[in-house]
Amino acid sequence: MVKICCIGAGYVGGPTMAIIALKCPSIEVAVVDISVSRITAWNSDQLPIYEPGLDDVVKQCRGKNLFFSTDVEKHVSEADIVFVSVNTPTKTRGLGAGKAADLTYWESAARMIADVSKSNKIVVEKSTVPVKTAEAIEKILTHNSKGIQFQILSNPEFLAEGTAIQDLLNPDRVLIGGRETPEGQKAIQALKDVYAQWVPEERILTANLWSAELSKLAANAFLAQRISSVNAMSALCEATGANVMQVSYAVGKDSRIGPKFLNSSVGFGGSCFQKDILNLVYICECNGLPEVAEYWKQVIKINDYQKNRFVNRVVASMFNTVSNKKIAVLGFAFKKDTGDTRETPAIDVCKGLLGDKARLSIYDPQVAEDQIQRDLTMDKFTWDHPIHLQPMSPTTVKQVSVVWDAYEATKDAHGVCILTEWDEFKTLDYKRVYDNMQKPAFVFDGRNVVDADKLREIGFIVYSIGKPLDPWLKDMPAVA
Ligand SMILES: NC(=O)c1ccc[n+]([C@@H]2O[C@H](COP(=O)([O-])OP(=O)(O)OC[C@H]3O[C@@H](n4cnc5c(N)ncnc54)[C@H](O)[C@@H]3O)[C@@H](O)[C@H]2O)c1
Ligand SMILES: O=c1ccn([C@@H]2O[C@H](COP(=O)(O)OP(=O)(O)O[C@H]3O[C@H](CO)[C@@H](O)[C@H](O)[C@H]3O)[C@@H](O)[C@H]2O)c(=O)[nH]1
Repeated sequence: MVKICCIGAGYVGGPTMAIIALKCPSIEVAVVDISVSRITAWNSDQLPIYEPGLDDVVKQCRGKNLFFSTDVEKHVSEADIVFVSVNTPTKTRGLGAGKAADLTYWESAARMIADVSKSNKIVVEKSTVPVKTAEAIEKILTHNSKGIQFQILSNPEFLAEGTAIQDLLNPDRVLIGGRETPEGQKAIQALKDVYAQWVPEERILTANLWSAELSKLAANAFLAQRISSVNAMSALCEATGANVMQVSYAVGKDSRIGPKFLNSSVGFGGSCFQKDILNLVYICECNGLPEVAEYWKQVIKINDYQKNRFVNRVVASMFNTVSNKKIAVLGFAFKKDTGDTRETPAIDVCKGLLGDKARLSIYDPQVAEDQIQRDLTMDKFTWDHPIHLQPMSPTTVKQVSVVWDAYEATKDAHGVCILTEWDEFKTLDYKRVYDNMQKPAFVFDGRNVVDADKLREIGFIVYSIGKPLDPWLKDMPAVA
């Protein structure tokens, strides 16, 4: 029986291995992690991450051919294929701080693999890593290998949170990069055989190691660039009376452009886009390509601009101050159908409003109070280090309350900011919300989920990203 071990039981390791176990009953899959609490949760009824459909898959396979364990060394030493899906956060200090990927966790995993291995292994990069990481990993493994053969493959993951199970079951493509030697090709074939259990052959792409590593960074940069492009247009739409939804619909109808990923928003979030683009920028700089680096940097700059612009709109509309005003924040996760808050635009918007002394009442159906308080007090980039290394600071932001109901959040509020596109925000009883708010009552829709005309009929003053401005907002320039 082929044995697979995955180091890192996070958003990628957990769901990816669960699907491999589901689709390959003859393979034994062990997911290991140094975080005891994470593994305990994977072995309980309350999984550590919220992902539609994940519970069912885990329940079907756990204890049969899917195991979660903290016994990292045992499972690594027994495995034929070792996936590494540990954190690759942005470096917070030293060379490349604020841009380069911190490979501390990857390196420690690689050294451990070399230490405990007693048989030949295929080591698979599942984490998103800088180009040429495989070379560094190869050096660590071969210098410590005691004669054991390791083949390194790059198999980047393209799943998006909230749709991870569907993405894994029906991927656009699976990409496998390896050495162009007979041994390298044999290793590629071994991994192909795993995916071929459910992924059509033509969607399993093979490449050289460096192309596979770079393709992952490039895909995220292209996706984020589309969002920054449409968000840049949203500012121009507001200035000219155009409607960004009509513009992106018309643009997306061009089959060369396509309709997906053109939704204007308060900004993109999530653990990957910013981190991976910063990493790409750093790699370009290191390779003497400052113009290319500058090009990609703009994607992040526009994203920051979009978040600032939103805060400025809120403050400017409410007579240039939100001091001591209650602002309801609906949605804190970085997108719907996840409880993940890593790099969510809600953090920057909330911090911006708190900077102007607002009182915030936050509601998100999947994010708990301690997570929100931690996010609002944590230093930049600390969030992406393993959970047990993160500060469990008891400090709370006093002006923030977290409630479990949208009506409670909006009661007596002066304004409502919609920051995540949860479906339930489309169908709220906005008449009830309006009746219980201070007047004038404002809605700032950072995700274009509400019907602005209907809300205006109720009496709200409405700001929708990239749409023709409410007469109230027209003479209120939102400049910092
Ligand atoms: N989250 C996504 O949607 C997504 C999608 C594609 C790729 N990625 C990439 O995949 C990688 C993992 O992302 P994630 O979101 O799953 O992160 P995560 O923080 O959810 O999980 C990483 C896990 O690795 C564990 N870990 C760290 N060092 C370890 C070690 N030495 N031994 C054992 N366990 C260790 C941590 O405790 C943590 O539980 C990153 O490189 C990320 O960029 C993420
Ligand atoms: O038209 C759009 C699409 C997305 N977003 C925002 O962009 C962010 C990222 O969304 P999404 O890409 O759907 O989720 P992620 O889980 O971050 O997935 C991205 O990052 C992963 C990690 O690398 C990759 O594997 C995925 O392919 C890539 O889509 C979220 O804040 C979304 O709200 C928009 O603002 N407008």
